[in-house]
Amino acid sequence: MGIVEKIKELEQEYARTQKNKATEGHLGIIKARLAKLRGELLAESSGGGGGGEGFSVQKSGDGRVALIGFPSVGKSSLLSELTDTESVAAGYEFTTLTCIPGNLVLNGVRIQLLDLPGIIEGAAHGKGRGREVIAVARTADLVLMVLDAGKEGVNRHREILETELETVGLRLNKRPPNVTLVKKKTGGVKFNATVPLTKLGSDPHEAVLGILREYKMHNCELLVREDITSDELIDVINGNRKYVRCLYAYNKIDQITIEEIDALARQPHSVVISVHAKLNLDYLLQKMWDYMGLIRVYSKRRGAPPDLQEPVVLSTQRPGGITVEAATRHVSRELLVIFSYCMVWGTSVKFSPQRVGLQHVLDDEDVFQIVAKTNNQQKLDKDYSQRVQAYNKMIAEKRKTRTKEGKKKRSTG
Ligand SMILES: Nc1nc2c(ncn2[C@@H]2O[C@H](COP(=O)(O)OP(=O)(O)OP(=O)(O)O)[C@@H](O)[C@H]2O)c(=O)[nH]1
Ligand SMILES: [K+]
Ligand SMILES: [Mg+2]
Repeated sequence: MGIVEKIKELEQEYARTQKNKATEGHLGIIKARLAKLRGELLAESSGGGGGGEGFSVQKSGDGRVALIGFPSVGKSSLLSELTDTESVAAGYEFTTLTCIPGNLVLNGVRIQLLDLPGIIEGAAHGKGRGREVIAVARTADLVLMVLDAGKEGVNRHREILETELETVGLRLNKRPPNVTLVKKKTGGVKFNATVPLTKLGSDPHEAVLGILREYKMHNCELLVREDITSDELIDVINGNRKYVRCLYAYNKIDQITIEEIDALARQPHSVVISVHAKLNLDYLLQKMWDYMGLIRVYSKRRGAPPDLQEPVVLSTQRPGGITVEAATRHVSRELLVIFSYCMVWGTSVKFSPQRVGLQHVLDDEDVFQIVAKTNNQQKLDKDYSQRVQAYNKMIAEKRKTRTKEGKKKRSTG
């Protein structure tokens, strides 16, 4: 039996099974099997390249927004309206066949907007250029889902698109579950939960063990700190989920009634716009900024004013977040080793300036000045050179395991 048939069979079994507390555990295992097979299917259809970008578009600027939607909803029209690029728009479907980048400046930060071909139901399984489009979405700080407000069943469209993105491991407007999973070589399964698990059926413990067995995780430590579902546990085990912010832009509101506009505007994470009538575009830009989770911080040297032209842009969603450590790393990685403390001016501190450490969380428009250890201090610091060596070794190790894991993922899917 091929993967597709196996998936069909499991989906049927899932549909047949009654959904109640007693079957939760069994359903969890079906879902785990489905997730595994879908992963294999995707690895297969990606032609060995494995989760690459699909369309090769040079990254530019400090933030990236991907325009995703059905054909002819107005993605290209929107790109041409908001950026310095003209992307061909027309009344027929699949006008755009590749990825077209455009630039705009938002609150002083250069943002790259990507116009993409329209996607349809089944995109995740390789229909049209769906897989490539979705691969680009994975690289974005924000997915801007464009919908045609004038189309009947527009919210059905929204659901279809959400499902397509979910199928390939994107998680929209969700946070990673508060769960730690560490794989071990021996020792069996150690499973602890700090809260009651109410969504895993009548025997949560057995449900969790069943899913772990399904993934052949016979030796691991699992610590669950929130009331998770089996889907969320599967996400943690899979590990390659991408949590991305998503904003829904209902375009063409020039074609519908005020009442209809009002209903759409009340949907969660939504903005109603019209590119043709230039309605609400400023509000859309403001929302995009909020959703991207970017902050600008300005570095300054001792005795000099801050460089307000070149913000260091950090993101709450990227690894490292918006800490002093992330800002320091951005300026130069070597600085981390000789970092003594940081002076911060702005809203993240009680007094300006205030001395803070690497873990301090910055705010938008803060100014920071990194104070390095003086040469004398460095010399006094007996194990300084050892620390540099240890640090470099750690980075090298991390790189090695990362490429190894990357290779493993690519080969196993
Ligand atoms: N009424 C109305 N029509 C619009 C609006 N924005 C775009 N259109 C029209 O919708 C049609 C499709 O626009 P495109 O920008 O090509 O749509 P697309 O999503 O890029 O389409 P594909 O590239 O084919 O996926 C064109 O005829 C546009 O003129 C709008 O705000 N109101
Ligand atoms: K079109
Ligand atoms: Mg287009």
